[in-house]
Amino acid sequence: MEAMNVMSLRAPSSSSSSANQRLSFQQSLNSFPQKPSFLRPVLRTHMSSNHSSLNSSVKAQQSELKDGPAKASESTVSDGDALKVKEWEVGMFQNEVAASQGIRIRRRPPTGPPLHYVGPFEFRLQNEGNTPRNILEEIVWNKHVEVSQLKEKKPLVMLKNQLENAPPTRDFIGAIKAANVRTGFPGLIAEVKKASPSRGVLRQEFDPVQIAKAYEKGGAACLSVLTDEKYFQGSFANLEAIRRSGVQCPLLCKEFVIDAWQLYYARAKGADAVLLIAAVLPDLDIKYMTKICKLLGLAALVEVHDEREMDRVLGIDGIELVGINNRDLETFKVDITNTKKLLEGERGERIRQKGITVVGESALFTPADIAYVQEAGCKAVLVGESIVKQEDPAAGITQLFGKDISS
Ligand SMILES: O=C(O)c1ccccc1NCC(=O)[C@H](O)[C@H](O)COP(=O)(O)O
Repeated sequence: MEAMNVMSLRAPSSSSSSANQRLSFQQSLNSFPQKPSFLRPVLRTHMSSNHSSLNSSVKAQQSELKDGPAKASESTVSDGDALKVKEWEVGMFQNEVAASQGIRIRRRPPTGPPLHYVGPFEFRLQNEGNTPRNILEEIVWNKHVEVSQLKEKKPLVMLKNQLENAPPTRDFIGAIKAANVRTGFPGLIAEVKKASPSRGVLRQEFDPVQIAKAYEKGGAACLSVLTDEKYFQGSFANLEAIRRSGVQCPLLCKEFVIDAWQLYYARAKGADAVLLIAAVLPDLDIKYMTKICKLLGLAALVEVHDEREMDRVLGIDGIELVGINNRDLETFKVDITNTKKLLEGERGERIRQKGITVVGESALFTPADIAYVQEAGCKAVLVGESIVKQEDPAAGITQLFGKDISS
């Protein structure tokens, strides 16, 4: 194993009499399922706001270059940094658990971000362990950094206080079912989406509130609002603006949820439902998060893409809404027969027995597509591109269904 100059952590000084004990960092590393090939860059990255730690690290590293590997107790890491390291360790275990459930998306880069310091210089070293394998993994890794920063600004306790006076959520699943009964078509979840990694910018002139109002006028049961900024040009400001605009349709916060904190955040920003992606979240996370959703009055749309994910989700109690994505989020390939394939035979039977409402998602463009997924068993559809691209999104809905579904 590579020699390290940061080998000991100081325990939080207020916690106990053993507070000032040194914890062997090496020891904790030895318990990792997968040891990082170089740890300093990870520590250094997290220390970027802590100049004194950074300087002592750089000094330690310079002395290492001069005198050989530094001694185990040469420098200490602040309590905040120790916590970051702990979080990072947990992430490594998450990767292992996820892999055992067939999840290919790794929650964190196994060897840390591609940052490497040598002396006072910073390099970016790209290797298999710090380069995302596909776009979904890249989104998840970015989301991890983004959420960590947001959480620092708005800790959970603050969000919980904010929620004490929040208006009640609206019934997302109820709205889908009512639209299904009213129109005879699957209830429409219309997506407010400016851009996507697979399709680029879908609509240049993008006024989220205007689009949301047009969707509602056109007969949408619910709306899905992209909140990811980096990859979809969405925002929580869009979600809040739509919520405040008087639009009555319940709102799905279309995010990449990796941390329960995001559920509280979504609720605080006006969401009535959230997306949980089975390709990203291990079973325990889905169980835990669906429970929190219930506590918060949020509907959870649990999204699957293949048989294995569907079987995992069917093994979890209390799931009421399942989305089948016709888009493979790792390769961008779309195929609407995926919905039918996952609803056939025994699986379809179990879904009906459990009373789960199924949503057909992605790549739906024509009345024939809607009829196809309805025939397969969908009581709802989630549609973005085909309607958001239309100059008048309300007319886009009529075109999609081959009929005016507004009344
Ligand atoms: O659409 C993408 O490029 C994409 C990439 C990575 C993760 C998620 C992605 N899309 C989310 C969706 O699946 C769609 O926004 C949604 O189902 C609507 O699809 P569509 O009607 O085809 O716009």
